[in-house]
Amino acid sequence: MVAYGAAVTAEQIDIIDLSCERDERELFAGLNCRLQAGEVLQVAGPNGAGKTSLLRILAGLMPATAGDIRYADRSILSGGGRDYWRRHLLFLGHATAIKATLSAEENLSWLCALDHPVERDAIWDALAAVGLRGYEDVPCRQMSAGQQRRVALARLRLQTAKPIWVLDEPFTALDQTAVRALEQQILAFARQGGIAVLTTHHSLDHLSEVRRLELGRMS
Ligand SMILES: Nc1ncnc2c1ncn2[C@@H]1O[C@H](COP(=O)(O)OP(=O)(O)OP(=O)(O)O)[C@@H](O)[C@H]1O
Repeated sequence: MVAYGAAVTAEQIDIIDLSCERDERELFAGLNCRLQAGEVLQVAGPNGAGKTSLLRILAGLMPATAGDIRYADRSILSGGGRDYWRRHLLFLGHATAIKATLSAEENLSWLCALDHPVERDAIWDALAAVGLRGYEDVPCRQMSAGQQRRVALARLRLQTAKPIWVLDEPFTALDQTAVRALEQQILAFARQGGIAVLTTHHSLDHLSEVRRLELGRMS
């Protein structure tokens, strides 16, 4: 079995009375949720419900209007708790962050180096694992949307010291085989002590291990 962060077990995440407004419109309020090692949470809800906003707050890219998020009992919204959280967090946004002019290998090299440099061999192995053997040197602009998504997802196999995954629409553009593989990868990651929080419009109802957090309906 491939190890996904087995060296570091996730600590407890507490979302406490969290509220979010954008353009003076309330997206959610009084949100509470506790997550522990081994859990996968799907943030669900219709378009515009605030799923991406919640993930961006978790990733430190957007402020909350009120409330707190605690990791290992320290607020991740400021101070040392924030730095500690960031060392444990791998965030993959809805946009892949892939640079079109760079090759698959170059993209992964610089994306990972923002955190910890990784060896070329490890990158090639990760690309092979996502079905991109032979594409290492191909500029990403010459790849399909699904192949570019696979390049981005290869980070899940490279940044293995991160026990928290926050994934915004990770299944976008993937074919059925890749969807099933990613589902199993996420479950394996959780079983090895990780916590995954993700959004997707793809149904995960067949995975009994996945918890659901439903955000409100648009009025
Ligand atoms: N860049 C932005 N600037 C201002 N308001 C925004 C911005 N992006 C989103 N919003 C507002 O925040 C609301 C929630 O957006 P968000 O992307 O969090 O929803 P979502 O649940 O992820 O939707 P979807 O299912 O369509 O991805 C939107 O309805 C919109 O009003």
